[in-house]
Amino acid sequence: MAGLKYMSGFGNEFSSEDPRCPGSLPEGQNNPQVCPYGLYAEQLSGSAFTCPRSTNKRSWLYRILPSVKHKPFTPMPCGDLTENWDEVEPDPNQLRWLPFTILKSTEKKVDFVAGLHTICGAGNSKSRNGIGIHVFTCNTSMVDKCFNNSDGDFLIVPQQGDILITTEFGKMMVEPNEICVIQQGMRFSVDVFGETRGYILEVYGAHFELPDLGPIGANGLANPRDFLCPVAWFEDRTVPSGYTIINKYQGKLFACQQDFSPFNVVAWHGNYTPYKYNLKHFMAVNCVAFDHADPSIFTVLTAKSTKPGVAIADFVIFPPRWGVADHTFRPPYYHRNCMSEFMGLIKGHYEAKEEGFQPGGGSLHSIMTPHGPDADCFQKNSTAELKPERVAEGTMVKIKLNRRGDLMQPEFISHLFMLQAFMFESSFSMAVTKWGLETCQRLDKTYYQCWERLRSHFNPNWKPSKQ
Ligand SMILES: O=C(O)Cc1cc(O)ccc1O
Ligand SMILES: [Fe+2]
Repeated sequence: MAGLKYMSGFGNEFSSEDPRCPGSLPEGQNNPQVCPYGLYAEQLSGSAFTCPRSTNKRSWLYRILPSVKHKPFTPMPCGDLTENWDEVEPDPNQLRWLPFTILKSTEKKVDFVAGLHTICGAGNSKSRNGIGIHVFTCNTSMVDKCFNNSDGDFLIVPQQGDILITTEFGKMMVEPNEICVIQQGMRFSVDVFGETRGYILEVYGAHFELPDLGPIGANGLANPRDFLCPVAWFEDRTVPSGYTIINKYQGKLFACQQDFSPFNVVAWHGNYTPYKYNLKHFMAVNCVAFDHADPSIFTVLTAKSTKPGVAIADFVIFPPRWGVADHTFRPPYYHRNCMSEFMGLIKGHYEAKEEGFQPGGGSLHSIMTPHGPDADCFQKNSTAELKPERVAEGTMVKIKLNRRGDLMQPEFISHLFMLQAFMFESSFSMAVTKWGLETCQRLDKTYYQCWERLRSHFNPNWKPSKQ
């Protein structure tokens, strides 16, 4: 849907009116005795009323009918969505998944909610501390159905197929290489345009923030103005056959019926909104001297824990960039981390593993699980000539055949072809679900073999070279 409008800024105090109803936003107060156009006022709180101003989040919605008018919620099947972290025995191995399967709509119609599968997670939505990592694979739009997560925020990373998200705040089109955040309690419905897949990082009890920049200065990484929030859009639609509200509550799904569309917010104001961000705007800062910098330099958004500097979860990308480090093994180093690292791939390949890690797949390196470049990557980069090189980016070339049908020298077009790997990094020790380990049947049992060919280069007679 071309032509959608957005407002720019991260966490701003926005206000928006559907242009069909000028003056629908009350002036000078939140709760007039009678709201313009006969609307109902409803507050959506994203923080405790008493939070300090810097973290206080709420929005005021002016709607045709309030959310409270609905039939009672009843439990519904959760499919492969779970918050049960004890389904299978713990597994400290390096785990890698082949691209998660997307069913064809001719096999089975699956919408965004039915297509949610939990891979791993930890913590507890009841005590408001933890995370879940899910994939969504779907082929059908949600019709007269919306979803809201009472447990936490969803950071959604589309990998294949655009998603059109209708929210109480307006509409957002989110394409692969963009991400969006739908915060706790916000109702939304997802339209898709074919076979669609993506990843979701869910955090309970914290909201995403831009990381502090410290010595980087006032600008850089994800800049606030590149975050886009929707503008008010409403439909005044009665649905006699019933509109279904699906509520994820304490890790389980519940559904209720009402006879009108919940996207009936004519005007709203506040700083608690959904938003999206295009990863191409990420202003990467990296090493221009020597050594491999830690990946925290590529943090797009962070959900902080109460321990200073420790995140419940960070969303980190490995953006297209120049690699210029001198006398350095440039790819990621071998390491064991006190954090968990879940990785996904939107497009292309990842520098530490040119093969095996595929778009739409994933990997999990749990707390203290050793990992790093595969044997091919180590070999190649230990001997590579260290000239400036584009990293994590494909080059677009035009392929031409001569009259005999032979391939001619490819013609360079541009560096525009974006490749993108990302990481959800968490201080939680995550459990993998039964779906992740067994049911999905996408676990690559051969993953450990990518390090089998690493051999010793130890030379006990090695002498420092004389300069
Ligand atoms: O394991 C990974 O591939 C992610 C990662 C990348 C990097 O550049 C440094 C550390 C790290 O964990
Ligand atoms: Fe790592």
